[in-house]
This record gives sequence, structure tokens and C-alpha cells, in this order.
Amino acid sequence: MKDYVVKDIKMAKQGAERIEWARRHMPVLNYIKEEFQKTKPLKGVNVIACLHVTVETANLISTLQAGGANVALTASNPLSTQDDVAAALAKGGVKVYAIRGENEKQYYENIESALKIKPNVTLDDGADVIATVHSKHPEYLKGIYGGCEETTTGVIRLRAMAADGALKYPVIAVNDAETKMMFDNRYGTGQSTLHGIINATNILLAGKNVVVVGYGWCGRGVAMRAKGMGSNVIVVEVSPRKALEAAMDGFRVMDMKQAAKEGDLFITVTGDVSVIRKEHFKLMKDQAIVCNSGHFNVEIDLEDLGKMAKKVNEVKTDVMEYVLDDGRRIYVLAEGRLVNLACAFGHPPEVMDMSFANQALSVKHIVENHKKLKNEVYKVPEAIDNRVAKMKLETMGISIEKLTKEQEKYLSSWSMGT
Ligand SMILES: NC(=O)c1ccc[n+]([C@@H]2O[C@H](COP(=O)([O-])OP(=O)(O)OC[C@H]3O[C@@H](n4cnc5c(N)ncnc54)[C@H](O)[C@@H]3O)[C@@H](O)[C@H]2O)c1
Ligand SMILES: N[C@@H](CCSC[C@H]1O[C@@H](n2cnc3c(=O)[nH]cnc32)[C@H](O)[C@@H]1O)C(=O)O
Repeated sequence: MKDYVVKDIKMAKQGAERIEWARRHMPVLNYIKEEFQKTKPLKGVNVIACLHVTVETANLISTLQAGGANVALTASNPLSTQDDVAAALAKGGVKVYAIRGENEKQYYENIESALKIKPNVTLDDGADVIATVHSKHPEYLKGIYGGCEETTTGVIRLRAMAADGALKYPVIAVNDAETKMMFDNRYGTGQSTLHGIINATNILLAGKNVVVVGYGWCGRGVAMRAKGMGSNVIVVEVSPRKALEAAMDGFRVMDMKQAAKEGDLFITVTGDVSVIRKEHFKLMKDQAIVCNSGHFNVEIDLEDLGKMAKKVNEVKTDVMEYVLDDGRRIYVLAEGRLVNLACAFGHPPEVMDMSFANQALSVKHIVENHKKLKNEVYKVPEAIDNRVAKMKLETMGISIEKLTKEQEKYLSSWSMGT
């Protein structure tokens, strides 16, 4: 087993400085790390983590190590790896297999290398390790106590596996903790998606027609922040309730065909496939910009666009120009992969603080309870979710109201009316 596969180990110093800066903005995770250092709840536990290799993830890894775990890290997206972070982790002795820009073959080879740690716990962001273990490496199943899943789409994949009876070990849906999705998916994606778009293009958002496709947790965040930058936000949805919510939040809501004609910038955040495709590209304005902050590289149908284009040019880093037969130009950012991680730094540490506090405490929960767990997708225990919220409030210096005895009684009784 190679100890690491990184771009350039000499980048370690810069990576270490950036990891330390993020650490200072992750107080909840730091607290858990101190606790883990004393109690060693993960002593001797082998963990494979398939997560975006960023400064925040580096702090999760060191928290797990403080608890006594041995960790191997591989990327959850071929374009999201921060090579300086990978170098710093490798220098610090973590088994890291990740290089920004790796192709699909290398991506899966890296997962295979990391699996050689013989995991007891798997951490996924999009379910690629779980899928690889189940489809290609069942020999690892007997050693695995359980897994954690970081994101909405991964949880959907795993629930489908569980419903088919195909899931062979318990998984905790970290994404579904309130202290994860309400903050990471909404405020994290809202801010970092615009950061990625601005980094790649430096366009002015004020006055632009910005089409947000999908009005779930991520879409709400993106729409809210684009509105704050002065864009005219249009929302496209398939769910009647979410569409209604977007309309009452003050956004124009329409179908994709209509939006295709009006948009200057398109951002997909649905977790779905081919939400922007041939019939929509046909209607877009010259110089429309299209990007994705949802799921892998499947939300924008680049195969359709490639077939429609007479020329494809890389006009600048992370910006591909598709020149269509009629001369219109459509720009695609980051090959249709997550624009916030490929063109910027991903989520800010303050939100990953809560997401990764849930991860760390969920790993501990799996190690302590795996004998009682079934091969199902579990919610993060409410006690963990509440604890993360309380700790975050404390670190923000916010105190909240407590119910009085009288209020507790009133709220739990049906006999007291007006
Ligand atoms: N970029 C990031 O860092 C980041 C962060 C968190 C989640 N994600 C990913 O973003 C995606 C969305 O996550 P979420 O938590 O907002 O999910 P969600 O389920 O809350 O929202 C998705 C929304 O998309 C809508 N939708 C589905 N198909 C559609 C279509 N064809 N057209 C229009 N709307 C459609 C759904 O009705 C739903 O309202 C997932 O793939 C998730 O894994 C990315
Ligand atoms: N792996 C898939 C699935 C979407 S990633 C979405 C997840 O990335 C996580 N994420 C976003 N920013 C960061 C970051 O900076 N560091 C680590 N994880 C991040 C976030 O918690 C979210 O649930 C893909 O690459 O397309």
C-alpha cells in the first residue's frame, strides 16, 4: 500500500498554514477533538474517508486521529482536491490519495488504494466508497461496522439500496441532521457557489437574470445570496410546494423552457440528471453561463451540448466555450462539476464545523453501537444534533431562553384551553 498519492509534497507548508486558519474557525470540532484526545473512543479503528480534500476535511481527519483512528483519505470529486492540503496531510502521516484534476480511472484507483486500510468505518460524500465496496470489494464487508454519508444525493442512493435489501451495513445520514443541512446546504452552498462563479468569471451579478434550478436547501441559499447581490432571480422547480415557497419568497418561478430564454447565468442544485439539456440550450441567449453546484457532473447534459457545438474552446481556467452552429456561445464552468469546490474553496469552515462535528460524533456512535444497528439508513441521533447546536451557540456567545416549569406543563397538556 503506497503511503500517499499527492501532486507535490513540497506544497505541504502552505497547506498546513491554511488548515490552521480553518481550525481557528471550527470551535465545535476543536472541542470534540480535545474530548477525543482524552477518551480515545476510536482507538485502533480504521476509517476510510472519501470527502472533498479541503482544509475543513483536514481538521476532521485530525479529530478522528485524536480519537485513536487510523485514517485513509481519498477525494469525493476529481476537481475539488486542494493539492496543498493533500500534501500537508501526507507529510503529517495520513494516507492520502488525491490529486486535483485526476481522471475517472485514477479517481477509482485512489478509492481502491484507500480501501487497503481495511476499514471498520466508511465516510462518504456521494456514496462512492459504499458503492465500490458493495459492487467490487465484498471482502471488506465483514470488517465494516458502519458508514456515514455527508450529502443529500448520497443519502438518496443509500435509501434506495436499503429499500432493495442491498445495503450490507448500517449507515448514518449525516446530511439529514438539522445542524448540517440547514446551515451547510443553505448558507454554505449559497455563499461558496457565488464565490466559485465570481472567481471563475468575475462577472457582475447585479442586474443579471440568475436562474436557480432546484429550490431545496441548496437552492434556497443560492437564490437568497444572488438576490442579495442584486440579481433578478428566477427559480425552476418540479415540486409544487417548493415552487410555491419560491414564489412567496419573492422570486419569479417558471418552467425550464421559459427560464432558458431569460437567463444570463444558470445554477443547477437539484441532485437530478439532465435538468438543463438540448431543448434548453437551443433557447439560450448568446454568452449564457451555465454551472452546477448540485450533484457530480450530471445535472447539465454536456453530451448534448458537445454534440450541438461546432467548436469547444477553453477560454480561461475552468471556463469552456461551446460555439453553436448559429454562432451563439454558451459557457460552462468547471466541466459541470461542483462550481463552489472546483472554482473556489468550498464551504466556509464555520459551517463545516457543524457538518464535521456531526461526522465525528456519528463515527463514535457507530463504533460504540454497531452491534445493535441494522443494515439501514439511520438519522443522526437527536442527542448529537442538539449537542452540536448547543455547542455552536455557546461558541458564538449566544444564550437562549429556557422553558419555565409552567410553560413545560402547558406545552405538554391538552386540558388547558382559553
Ligand atoms: N455544492 C455543495 O457543496 C453542496 C452542498 C450540499 C449539497 N449538495 C448537493 O446539492 C444537491 C441538492 O441538495 P439539497 O440538499 O438542496 O436537496 P433538496 O432535496 O433539498 O433539493 C433539491 C430540489 O431540487 C428539485 N428538483 C429535482 N429535480 C428537478 C428538476 N428536474 N428541475 C427543477 N428542480 C428539480 C427538488 O424538487 C428539490 O426541491 C444534492 O445533489 C446534494 O448532494 C451540494
Ligand atoms: N461528491 C459529490 C456530491 C456533492 S458534494 C456536496 C457536499 O460537499 C460538502 N462540502 C462542501 N464544501 C466543502 C468543503 O469545503 N470541505 C469539505 N466538504 C465540503 C458539503 O457538506 C456537501 O454536503 C460531488 O462531488 O458532486
